[in-house]
Amino acid sequence: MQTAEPEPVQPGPLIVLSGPSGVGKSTLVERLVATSPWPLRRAITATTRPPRPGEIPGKSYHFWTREEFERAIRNQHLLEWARVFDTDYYGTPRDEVEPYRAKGYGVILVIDVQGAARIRELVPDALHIFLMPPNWETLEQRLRQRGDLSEERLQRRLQTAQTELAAAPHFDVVVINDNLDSALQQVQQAIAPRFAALKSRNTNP
Ligand SMILES: Nc1ncnc2c1ncn2[C@@H]1O[C@H](COP(=O)(O)OP(=O)(O)OP(=O)(O)O)[C@@H](O)[C@H]1O
Ligand SMILES: Nc1nc2c(ncn2[C@@H]2O[C@H](COP(=O)(O)O)[C@@H](O)[C@H]2O)c(=O)[nH]1
Repeated sequence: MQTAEPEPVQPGPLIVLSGPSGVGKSTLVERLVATSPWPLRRAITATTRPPRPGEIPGKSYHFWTREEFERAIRNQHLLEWARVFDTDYYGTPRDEVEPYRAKGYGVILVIDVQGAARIRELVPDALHIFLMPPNWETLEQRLRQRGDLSEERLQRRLQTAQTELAAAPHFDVVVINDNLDSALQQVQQAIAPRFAALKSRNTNP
């Protein structure tokens, strides 16, 4: 007796969320994943910077030494990586993305604009969302209120933010994070079609 071959699962969508430091990417993605009606996972990325108070290794980031990070680059374990703010390395381990997409999960990357540009080259059908502050003063205020940066590091991030904001036109969708609920709703609307397309590809005979 012949048995039907199981339908191959289509890879889940890859979504990139970028924007200047302090705009609210992590806050929004935490809510997005917690309320998602779709199978959606945030990739835990790796960094050589030290943990901030309250950050949990393996949950907030994989905190690696410089040697560990450089070994991962050499062994091609990273999908993309960048030196952010000229200080530390940040990168996306392949095993945080590929096995989940292969099982049909959507994966969201919260990365800087250099990483987003690299993903644009590597994964042409990824959806790129840029989170924009309502104005400059609010961005600075959010970075300050988080209270985890020295004045020097804060100024470095604001300086980098100037060039990052200029990259917004390269993104598929730009969302202004003034009111968090409204920004969340706009991001949900932007990603919904990617899951609708996936469902019909994975269920149609
Ligand atoms: N819509 C909003 N209204 C008011 N405060 C907000 C809003 N969104 C985020 N915040 C606050 O702004 C601060 C920075 O947010 P968050 O840490 O999520 O930014 P981020 O973009 O992930 O930063 P980084 O890139 O440095 O990791 C936090 O204190 C957060 O609570
Ligand atoms: N290119 C990449 N950028 C990343 C990655 N993980 C995080 N980031 C970005 O770095 C800055 C700083 O983050 P912070 O936690 O030190 O405030 C921020 O814009 C992140 O989105 C990554 O894997 N690759």
